[in-house]
Amino acid sequence: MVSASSNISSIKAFAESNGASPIPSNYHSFADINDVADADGLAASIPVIDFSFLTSDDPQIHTKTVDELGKACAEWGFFMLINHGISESLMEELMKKSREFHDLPMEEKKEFCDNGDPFSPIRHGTSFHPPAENVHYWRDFLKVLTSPKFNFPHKPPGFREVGFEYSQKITGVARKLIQGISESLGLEPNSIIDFSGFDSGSQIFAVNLYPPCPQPHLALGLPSHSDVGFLTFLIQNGIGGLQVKHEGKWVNVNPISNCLVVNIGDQLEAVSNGNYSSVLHRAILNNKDTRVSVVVVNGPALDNEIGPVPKLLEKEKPLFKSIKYSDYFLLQQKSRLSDGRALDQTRYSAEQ
Ligand SMILES: O=C(O)CCC(=O)C(=O)O
Ligand SMILES: [Fe+2]
Repeated sequence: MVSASSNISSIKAFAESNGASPIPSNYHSFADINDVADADGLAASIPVIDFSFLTSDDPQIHTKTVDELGKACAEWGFFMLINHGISESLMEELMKKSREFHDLPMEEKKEFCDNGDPFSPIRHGTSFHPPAENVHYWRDFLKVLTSPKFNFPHKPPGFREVGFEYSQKITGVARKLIQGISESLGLEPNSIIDFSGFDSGSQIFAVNLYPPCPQPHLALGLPSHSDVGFLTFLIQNGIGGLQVKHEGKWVNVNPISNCLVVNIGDQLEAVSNGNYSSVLHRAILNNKDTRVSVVVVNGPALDNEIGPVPKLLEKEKPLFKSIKYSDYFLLQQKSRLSDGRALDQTRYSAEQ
């Protein structure tokens, strides 16, 4: 076994120099790897939501789609979004620039190096939550806070512009989906939007790069986790690797071109009072292709106290305590994977 390596600041640079040699032992993720996998068995039954139906002027089509959306949220916490109105050329350009960012020499990316502060506006780093982990993950990331204030790296040329356009378009799609989700819970379309301060809400923009791994079955790109916000939108460069947990099994999410992969995050579970749960997901590796994913997480305003939407509590007992979103964000960033989901720390215990 190759001994542990503690000072890798870019797994891409490490993988390029390591070649086909065995990977360091502190990248071994046996526990997760041995989880039950169903891989492709259920892949075909992943729900598909047509965004153009959700936004249709025909009330019947809209209502039917709201029902489908509610079902996808309740049963999977996850769905594929088609006809979302974001052009294929914008997504392709974003993917190209994202790859170019990671291909910049380390020297050029030094100014963005992760300083460990989750609120720092631009962070380039590696693995998952490095300060809180023993096992490392085969991923490099760029994480940017793109709302309420838009931050973005100024290189490579054109990246910032394409990032801005995409960030705005995703917020528009997220807003409509959250309105539909609100309706599916029997609330007014704007209930979650108004309660959470969505219109001055936060957005995290992440660009993940997973280099080929010579021992893909020993390591993970990302461990099982749920995302922090309301909804996460993912696109990828045609290379699979994302798996979601459904009914206890890991299901492959095979890339479909021009489609947004959407999953529910912790804050939607909190505002919906647990009617919709955030979904566990992870990224697995391969030994041939570099995989790139662009992930955008829209959430509440950082200063808002978030808990179940009050209207829901007319008929239900609250499952979650209210917590300021910025405090929840920090809690989630600092939690160790072995502590379980951060959201469970805000849950009322059975006797309360
Ligand atoms: O790259 C992927 O497939 C998953 C990325 C992800 O889950 C994340 O960035 O939170
Ligand atoms: Fe995620």
